[in-house]
Amino acid sequence: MSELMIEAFELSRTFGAKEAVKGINFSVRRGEIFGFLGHNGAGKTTTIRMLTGQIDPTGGRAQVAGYDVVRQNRELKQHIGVVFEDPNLYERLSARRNLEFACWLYDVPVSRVDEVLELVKLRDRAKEPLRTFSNGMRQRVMIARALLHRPEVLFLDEPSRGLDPITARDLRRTIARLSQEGMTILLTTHMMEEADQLCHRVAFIANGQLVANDTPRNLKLQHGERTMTVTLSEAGSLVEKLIHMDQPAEQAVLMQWMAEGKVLAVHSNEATLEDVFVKIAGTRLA
Ligand SMILES: Nc1ncnc2c1ncn2[C@@H]1O[C@H](COP(=O)(O)OP(=O)(O)OP(=O)(O)O)[C@@H](O)[C@H]1O
Repeated sequence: MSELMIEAFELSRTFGAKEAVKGINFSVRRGEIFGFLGHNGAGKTTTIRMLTGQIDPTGGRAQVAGYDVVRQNRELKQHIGVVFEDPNLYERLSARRNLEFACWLYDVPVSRVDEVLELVKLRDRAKEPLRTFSNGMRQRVMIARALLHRPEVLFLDEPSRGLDPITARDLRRTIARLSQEGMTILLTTHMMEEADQLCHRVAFIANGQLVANDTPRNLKLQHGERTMTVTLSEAGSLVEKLIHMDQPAEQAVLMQWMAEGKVLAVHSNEATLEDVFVKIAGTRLA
């Protein structure tokens, strides 16, 4: 069995009377990209803050890279990298200087800077001041900084927030490459397509509870409705109809159209992760 790098057991957190996370259980294997999806206020950030040792759980427990997030908080922080919203970068300094500064701060040899710049493919722009960088490049500098101390698990909160599609795709490639090299990655995203393309497994969180946890493919197979778009010839014009294949009455209608020779084309539609989320969580993500 492969090694579990994140394990949560009945992990819970309350803020006063508010139960933000209500006893969640999940695990992530080494090298996996695990996506956390949910509405605003569902409990994603609270979960990540517990897993990264920033706040203590009020119930249950969790281990990351083998360290208990409460009892071994110091060791935990040496083995994880965290990329959160606040960039905390120096605009007037180059990418290289920003990273060197972080090396001094965290007592990491400066020789590591070239390695992380290579990991995020920024070596050729490393001497330029950060203020000339796009949001995507800045995001890569933040990832590079989080990798300086060779963490085994990387946490990314909404990595594609505010990025245009091309830049977001480049960033996904960076994340996928890190995973291929053995990095375990837990990320949150609002973008269903991103989760579908990038994540080996996704968990849906709603009202502080995990309501699904599986590969995007399995989720689509289990929960996604199979539909067909049928093109018919009716009274001399072309009409498109949607048929839900798990509804016997709709199947019968399709058979009838076929028997009548009305069907010109049938196109099978794949369920999307968004469809699955709507079915399980009730509403669409923003
Ligand atoms: N420090 C806090 N004090 C009080 N309530 C909090 C605190 N932090 C989070 N909450 C509440 O806990 C719930 C879960 O919040 P959390 O930030 O984990 O959600 P989220 O899924 O990360 O949402 P978003 O996508 O908006 O970041 C929300 O109802 C939030 O208001």
